[in-house]
Amino acid sequence: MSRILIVEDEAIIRSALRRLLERHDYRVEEAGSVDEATALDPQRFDLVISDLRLPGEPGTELIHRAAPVPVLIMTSYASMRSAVDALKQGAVDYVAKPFDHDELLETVARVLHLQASRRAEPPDITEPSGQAQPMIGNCPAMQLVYSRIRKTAPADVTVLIQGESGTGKELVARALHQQSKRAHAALICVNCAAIPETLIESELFGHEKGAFTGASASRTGLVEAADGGTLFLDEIGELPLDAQARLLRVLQEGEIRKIGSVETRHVDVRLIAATHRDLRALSKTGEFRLDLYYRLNVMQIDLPPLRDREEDVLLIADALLEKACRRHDREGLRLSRAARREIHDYPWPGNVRELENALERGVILAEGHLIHPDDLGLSPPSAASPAPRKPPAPEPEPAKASAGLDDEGSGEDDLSLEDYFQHFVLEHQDQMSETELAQKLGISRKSLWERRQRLGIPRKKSPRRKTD
Ligand SMILES: Nc1ncnc2c1ncn2[C@@H]1O[C@H](COP(=O)(O)OP(=O)(O)OP(=O)(O)O)[C@@H](O)[C@H]1O
Repeated sequence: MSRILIVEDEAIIRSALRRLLERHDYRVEEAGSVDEATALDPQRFDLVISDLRLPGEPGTELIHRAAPVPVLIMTSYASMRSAVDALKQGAVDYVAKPFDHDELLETVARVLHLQASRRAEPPDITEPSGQAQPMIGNCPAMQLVYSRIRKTAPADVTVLIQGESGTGKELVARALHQQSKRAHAALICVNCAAIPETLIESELFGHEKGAFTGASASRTGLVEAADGGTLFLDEIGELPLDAQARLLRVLQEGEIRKIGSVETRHVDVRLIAATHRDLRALSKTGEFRLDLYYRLNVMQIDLPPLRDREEDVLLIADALLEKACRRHDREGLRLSRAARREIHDYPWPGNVRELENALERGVILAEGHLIHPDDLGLSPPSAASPAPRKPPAPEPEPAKASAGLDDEGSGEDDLSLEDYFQHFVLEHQDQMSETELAQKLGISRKSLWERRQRLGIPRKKSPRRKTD
């Protein structure tokens, strides 16, 4: 479902436009000015429709703030002049107010279609093994990630990558390095959470002989090893405060001082940091230096959790399955229909890494030429759904999409999963709302509704059930 941001200061026009778009299945948010629109992060949307004349800055100001998201300008002055000016500044098109509903809907559909055909290409990443592979996924949130990588990589600035564990933060760091002018030099990856606190400073910054008990020889640190190249600090939220102070010096002065040394040395390192934690919140409790947070956060790339990339899950699963099959010499193995459905509906709290592990298990355990749900060994959905999915994205048409659910497969597995579903719904539907049921099952409300129809358990009207 495409997301549209309406920026219009007249509440009546704004809500009329919202109702019109929502009736045509668009997801809509509203703002009354450029400032309000900026606070909503216009790059999260697929399209911005903005009035030209707004209190404060004009709507055309959003053209570069929302880029690469297209901005459609509305103007009450159907004069060619303001419209042409907006187009010159990069607006994708304009509509004159009062607008004809059909005309507006047609323009919106055309712009969104054009945008979809100009998708950002996923970057190719060379793995440490030397093999090149693209990042997998085409959903709008990943499109934004790809376009951020493309724009940020050559800029030689510090980048902060945020996302849950296993979402692909290291992959993004590799892409940034490989598309930068430092690509010929080293990329040094360090997981700050994996190094004991007592060793991390000497690992990163090096030490002189005799600097502490056990320092029998002088040693070069990893920051210095990245000189001329890129240093990727994963889980930077785990870095102790002393090490944070030293790192800040590297960023501010471009200088490094080994532990136990009085001399400094100039280093030229691009820093890419990643975290699954909220560094700003950590800075409020004194666990992370606010000045370091500001230094790191020049550019930010946010990776969505896998449960919010519903339309990409099976695409990623197919690519990872092919790799796992090659690794284990089991080419030609496929997922059963029930296994595809389970992969699609599971909430993946451990994200792509968990999916990769489940497929590896499946490849090892599968006995025939199909991988069944039991081979994947996923926890029951109710135990594994830490967070609800976002409102549902359109699900693939079962029989049409190549990455869809209705691949050939065994009916037996289907039955047991559907039995489980039926049982769960019948047992809990009197106490739970539809939203709660869907969350517990780790599926979208739309999936829940579709399965109710398919299995013939329509929603009962019960006076005891909470309304959604
Ligand atoms: N979009 C993607 N396409 C293909 N493979 C992916 C994608 N995202 C992640 N992966 C794979 O998933 C695994 C986990 O990714 P990665 O290590 O980059 O995650 P991470 O966010 O850095 O995790 P952590 O924070 O736990 O270190 C890797 O094997 C990576 O190759």
